Amino acid sequence: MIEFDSVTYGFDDVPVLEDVSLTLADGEFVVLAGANGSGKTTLLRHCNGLIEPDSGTVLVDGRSVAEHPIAARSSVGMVFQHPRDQFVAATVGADVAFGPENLGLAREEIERRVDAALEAVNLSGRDGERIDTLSGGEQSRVAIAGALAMEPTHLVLDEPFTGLDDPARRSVLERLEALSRSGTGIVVATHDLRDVVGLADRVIAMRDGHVAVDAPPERALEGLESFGIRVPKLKACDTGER
Ligand SMILES: Nc1ncnc2c1ncn2[C@@H]1O[C@H](COP(=O)(O)OP(=O)(O)OP(=O)(O)O)[C@@H](O)[C@H]1O
Repeated sequence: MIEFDSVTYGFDDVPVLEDVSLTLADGEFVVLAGANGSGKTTLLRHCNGLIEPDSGTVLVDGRSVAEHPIAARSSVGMVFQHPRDQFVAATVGADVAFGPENLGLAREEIERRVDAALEAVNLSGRDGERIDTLSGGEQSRVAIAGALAMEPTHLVLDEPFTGLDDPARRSVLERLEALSRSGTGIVVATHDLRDVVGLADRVIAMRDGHVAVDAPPERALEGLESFGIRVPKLKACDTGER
């Protein structure tokens, strides 16, 4: 569980988040919507201690992120907007192994995690390939595998579809749906709700550093266009229970 309690944060005294309180439950699929600049990235960076609140607290599984950043980073896997900036190794296997290696795990356990993470993103057996030879969608899936190798309870993705063509977008969506079904909590920050909203249990919309909407998709979508969020028409099958 990720809990934000009265989180306030500013850059150079310019307020970016103001008194944000939210609880993200285990296993929930949350779409965090909002126009560019509304504070989504800043909020998410609090989940693993990349940013600390000016006031308020962030807890992961009941423990303060500020006091236990390593535990938070193990529980909350983050995939940033441009996966290319996130890679630390030249090959798929070496990159996915990096996080577990830093935890000081035994070699067999690292290999088990790498295999499981690559399987979860449909890249089994691609360990030896150079990341710079992969397509944009494959690179996104490698970044997701890197986060999954930490065996997080939550996977947080910031604008994961930016720059992806339709097939790549679909393949990332399929992987997110499968992970969600297997119990991983998913948080997707986006200013474009196409496709992904159909997977969501809950839509949270930010406006000017506040939570403006927090509701199931079918209720949340009304009125979001006025916040600068591209709102799709929900198909009947998108609103059913999963
Ligand atoms: N490092 C920084 N220094 C100063 N201001 C910043 C910094 N990072 C973000 N901001 C400002 O904080 C506000 C919120 O930015 P944030 O990136 O959290 O929004 P966002 O909703 O994720 O939008 P985007 O999708 O464009 O990243 C914006 O006004 C932005 O200009």
